[in-house]
Amino acid sequence: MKIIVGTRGSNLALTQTKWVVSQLQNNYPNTEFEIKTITTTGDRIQNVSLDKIGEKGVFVKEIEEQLLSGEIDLAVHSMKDMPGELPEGLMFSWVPEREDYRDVIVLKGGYKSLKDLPKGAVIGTGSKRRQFQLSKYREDLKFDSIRGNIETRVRKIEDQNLHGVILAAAGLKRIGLYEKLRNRIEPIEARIILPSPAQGILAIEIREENTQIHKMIESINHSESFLQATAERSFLKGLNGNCHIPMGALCAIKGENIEIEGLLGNEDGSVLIKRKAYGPKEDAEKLGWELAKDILKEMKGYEG
Ligand SMILES: NCc1[nH]cc(CCC(=O)O)c1CC(=O)O
Repeated sequence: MKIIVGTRGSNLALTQTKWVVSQLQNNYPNTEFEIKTITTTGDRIQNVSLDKIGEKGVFVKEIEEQLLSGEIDLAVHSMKDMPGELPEGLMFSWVPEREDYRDVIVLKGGYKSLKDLPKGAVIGTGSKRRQFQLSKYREDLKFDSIRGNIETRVRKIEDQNLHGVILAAAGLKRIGLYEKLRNRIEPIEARIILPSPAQGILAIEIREENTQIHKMIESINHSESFLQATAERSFLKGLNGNCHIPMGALCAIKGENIEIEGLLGNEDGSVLIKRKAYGPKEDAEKLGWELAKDILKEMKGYEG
């Protein structure tokens, strides 16, 4: 049997996919795996702002078509980039261990920390979730929207004369840039910037009927990460979230219980609501969903 694994062609996507395949290969030494690179619409139109392209789906559509047609058997994605609903016939399989969930600032050479940046410092990030939360922490900061893969964004510190850029720790760690830039990187704790739902978690997408692959992937499941993915994705689905509304979520496991924190902002960042829910692990899905509904209700109150 040969298993074809689909992925985008970016350094991060390929690195993630190779990591998943090597884990599966360890557990199934007699199975042959092949990695197939797929170019998506999102990859093709690098210079157009994501807001103009529209949905989150532009980085996954072509990959999902090949899953549905049987050209590939599984696909590896960053779960935080995945829309709330998957196409009919597809599902997420089990979840490998989460990487660091935090955002970090990569500082321009010579600067020591976010706290010590000069007044009015310019930070590269197009994410409203990151911008609005950072503005709460430091009102004077200015923002410059940047796009491109991780390597490009880091280069833009010099090219666009920024004081720093905000990126996910997970991506930097996975491609080995975190180590290289260690003395210019400062992690930002979740109490300052709540991460995106499922940040640092990989999604392994398969066809619903493919129980054999699902069983194989169970061998690399990490139960805490699976639980966090369940709760945080459920929060995202409860908000009916797309990438235009600022939102975040983080689930912490406390013995037999979980604590999930969720964040929702309005379009211009004048309202930013952050709330927590606590309850037994078995209720992860319900807790994430109901937290989203509570926050939405509160947001309606502001909108009048
Ligand atoms: N939206 C881009 C993206 N999608 C996944 C990651 C890496 C982190 C992860 O796996 O959650 C990144 C880069 C970033 O946000 O800095």
